[in-house]
Amino acid sequence: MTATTTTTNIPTTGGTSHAELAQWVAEVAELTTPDRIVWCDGSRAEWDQLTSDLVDSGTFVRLEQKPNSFWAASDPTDVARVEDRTYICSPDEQGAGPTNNWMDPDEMKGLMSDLYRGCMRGRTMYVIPFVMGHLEADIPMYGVEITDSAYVVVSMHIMARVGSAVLKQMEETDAGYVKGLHSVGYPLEEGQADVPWPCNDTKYIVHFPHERTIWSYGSGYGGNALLGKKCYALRIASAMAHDEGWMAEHMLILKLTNPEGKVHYIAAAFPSACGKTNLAMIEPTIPGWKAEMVGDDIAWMRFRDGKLYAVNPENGLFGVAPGTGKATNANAILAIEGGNSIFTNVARTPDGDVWWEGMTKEAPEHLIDWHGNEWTPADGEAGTLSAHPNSRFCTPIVQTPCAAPEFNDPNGVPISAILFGGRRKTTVPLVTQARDWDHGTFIGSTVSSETTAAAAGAVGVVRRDPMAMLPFIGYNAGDYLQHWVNLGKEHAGAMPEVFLVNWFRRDADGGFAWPGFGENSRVLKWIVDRLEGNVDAVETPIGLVPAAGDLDTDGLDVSAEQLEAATRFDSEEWRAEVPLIEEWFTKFGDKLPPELSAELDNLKKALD
Ligand SMILES: Nc1nc2c(ncn2[C@@H]2O[C@H](COP(=O)(O)OP(=O)(O)OP(=O)(O)O)[C@@H](O)[C@H]2O)c(=O)[nH]1
Ligand SMILES: O=C([O-])CC(=O)C(=O)O
Ligand SMILES: [Mn+2]
Repeated sequence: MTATTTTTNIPTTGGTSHAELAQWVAEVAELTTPDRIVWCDGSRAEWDQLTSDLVDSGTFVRLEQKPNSFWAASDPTDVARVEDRTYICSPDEQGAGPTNNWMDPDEMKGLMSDLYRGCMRGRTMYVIPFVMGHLEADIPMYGVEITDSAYVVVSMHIMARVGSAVLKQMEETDAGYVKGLHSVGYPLEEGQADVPWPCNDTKYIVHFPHERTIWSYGSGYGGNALLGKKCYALRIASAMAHDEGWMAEHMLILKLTNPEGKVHYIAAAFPSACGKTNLAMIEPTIPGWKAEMVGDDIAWMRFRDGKLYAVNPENGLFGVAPGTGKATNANAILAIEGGNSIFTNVARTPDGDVWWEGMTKEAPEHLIDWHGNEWTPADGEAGTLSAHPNSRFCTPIVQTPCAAPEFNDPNGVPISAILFGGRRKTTVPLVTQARDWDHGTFIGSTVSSETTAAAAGAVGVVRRDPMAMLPFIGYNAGDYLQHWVNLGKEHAGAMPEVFLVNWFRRDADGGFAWPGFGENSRVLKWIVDRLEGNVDAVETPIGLVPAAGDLDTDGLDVSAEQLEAATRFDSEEWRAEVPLIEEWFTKFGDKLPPELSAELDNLKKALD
């Protein structure tokens, strides 16, 4: 055990010689009054202890059919990120901008301190030292999460690099770190029994970007509670990146090798539940192409040697379960077969395995649904889902057969293309290339998508989601867009080519016009051909599209009508889109980068 300078009387396992950290932990303990404090070491013994505790307490069910794997069901009200409860508490309101909730930081701290006071009574307070990205990075990005949830601790074991090695290096360098405080907000009175999924109807997911601090209360769900992920690696990191001249983006990172052996690294930003994990794990259907995953959700990108290098700050996958099957994402299925996983809000089979809609064509005869009820295919036909639409698997990236070795490289990979995309039934063609960086930034700034179950609220409503970052920009979104424009000026030669894709356009019958998944490799091939200068493209008012015959459709089982529906540029649809973009841009007031209003003018002129 390390020497501790913690000055609390609360029984404590572990400690630190990092004086400032010890001080913060003591302050939090004094406020939240847990029964005991545990400094997490990230070891297998810790995982074994906590997972077996979670089985005993009824939070976890051990899965007989998958090694070292567990099933959990959340409270039915705690299944997704809560955007209306998410705040950016910058010193003044302008700092949060037009897209974030804001409250004065002192007022918020007062309000939340009242909620935190005594909130860990009857519970263990865990202290999790972690690093986003690699411990060997030039600038290791440390964090410490304090939480009263063992579910969070074991999930963090998978999602980030955690434990003693991180703490030791923090102590040796007296490192600064992002402070994350999390409580489920469910204190236990003497003798009160716990519930399987403690949480609170009152929820706050709060960021103080100027202090690099996160306060989360009332939810146990991943995006609200695993503070290294969306809260740190996107909201806090985007604010850091703005100040320091780099980019923290909601992007997968894909390594593509063409039949000639030439490698390209591609980053892609799609809103939540719009296909990042699936594209990151794609199995190309076209011969000779190889795809490997570097990251499936977040990219941290910095400039070096005239190039833009991307690192995946995460160590695990927190993937949407429904729709994940051997036919759509075999790599994800193989990854979870390896065990060491946590499944939340999926269905269980009576023999101790998991199932969800889309895993197999036929549903099993009997299931226990995510509510714990008996479920048969007849229930499915009657419209009752066995798994929640935002149910998730949490699995170590190293188990992914398609993980690229570069995943472990703290220097990252040089990005040659950035893709934007979303779910649009209409308007947005299969693939378009931006004319240049400003046009690419314009395309990113106007990304639109139908909302999904990944966030609480209505599903299927079209909303603008700039760079797929709407819920994740940790500062003024106008300044964020200007940051993109400015980087293009400062690093002109380093900027990737930008493309817009849409796998979700519908045909006349209402079905998906494009088969998607592995077939998306055909679009990737055109993109690489453009990067390599192998093919020309056709100019349209919205950018460059493939010339007839340049999209490889060999062996593709799609009718000419469907292909046309998927790829068509429709000027009528785009004329209808312009007022929506104009309305969106008014939100930014005088923070709208002039380069983007110029791009909008170009689009309008070109459509006339
Ligand atoms: N039709 C169609 N559906 C897709 C495609 N790619 C992914 N999906 C489905 O879209 C849903 C979400 O896909 P994911 O890859 O998990 O999305 P994500 O962007 O990683 O989502 P988050 O993890 O929430 O950020 C799943 O149900 C997929 O099966 C595609 O090319 N076509
Ligand atoms: O953050 C989460 O909980 C899951 C996720 O990837 C998203 O919603 O984008
Ligand atoms: Mn994902």
